[in-house]
Amino acid sequence: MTAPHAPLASPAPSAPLLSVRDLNAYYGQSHVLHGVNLSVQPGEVVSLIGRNGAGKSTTLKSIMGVLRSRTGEITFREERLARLGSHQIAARGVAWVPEERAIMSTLTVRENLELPPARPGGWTLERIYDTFPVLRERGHHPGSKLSGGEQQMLAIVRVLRGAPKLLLLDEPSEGLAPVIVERIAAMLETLKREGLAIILVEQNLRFATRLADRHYVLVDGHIVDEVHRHDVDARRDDLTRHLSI
Ligand SMILES: Nc1ncnc2c1ncn2[C@@H]1O[C@H](COP(=O)(O)OP(=O)(O)OP(=O)(O)O)[C@@H](O)[C@H]1O
Repeated sequence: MTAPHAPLASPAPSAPLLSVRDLNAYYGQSHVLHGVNLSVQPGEVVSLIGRNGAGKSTTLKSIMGVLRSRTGEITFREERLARLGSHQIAARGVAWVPEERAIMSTLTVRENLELPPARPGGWTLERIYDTFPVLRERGHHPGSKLSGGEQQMLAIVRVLRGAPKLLLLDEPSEGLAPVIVERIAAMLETLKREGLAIILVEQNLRFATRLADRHYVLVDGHIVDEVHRHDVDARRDDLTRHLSI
């Protein structure tokens, strides 16, 4: 008689790269996020969808530690972020591109690119210029003289110099011409293929559904729905209903 086989251990589910549990956030007396739960797996692209004022930017600011008036548990690579300042969170591998793009308007494109600390594995200037040749052409122009699309490209690639593991992108397609949106989407697809995890705040559903593996729907500071990529076609009306159009 043969010995019974030991039960096969099922593979441990991979720990999320980012886990947000019961996040509440406040601006003074104003309670804006109400028990937000979300997670991002390594290499996953997740979108946050919701109307203006729903709390999407506030969620990103809370993760980044820019908004400190928050409770709940945020862990990144199994480390709790609550006590860390935003530059410490950035040093752990989280990069944030805010809606207002936060490039230095008085510095040139080149100076903007050279300002953030470059880390091993981060984008080199050569890669940046090969991806967006217009940034090479505009190298000596001040940030203030760039078009909206050029500013958005610059804002994204400058944080890639630091080799982040998680990118927080706030409405990257907002106000941009379709041809520029296409270029940015193609670049983000490349980043995704290379394994970068992204939280994408978007009102442009086409853009979001092209890139994201999962969508969280935020209404008045509550996550009310979660839609997986393969359910998007069936649930498109539900998603559209929650956008400010
Ligand atoms: N600095 C602030 N002080 C006070 N209230 C704020 C501040 N920033 C945002 N709020 C409020 O918090 C709520 C959530 O704003 P948030 O910017 O997170 O929304 P959003 O979903 O990102 O929408 P939008 O695309 O309009 O930025 C809104 O009611 C907004 O008015």
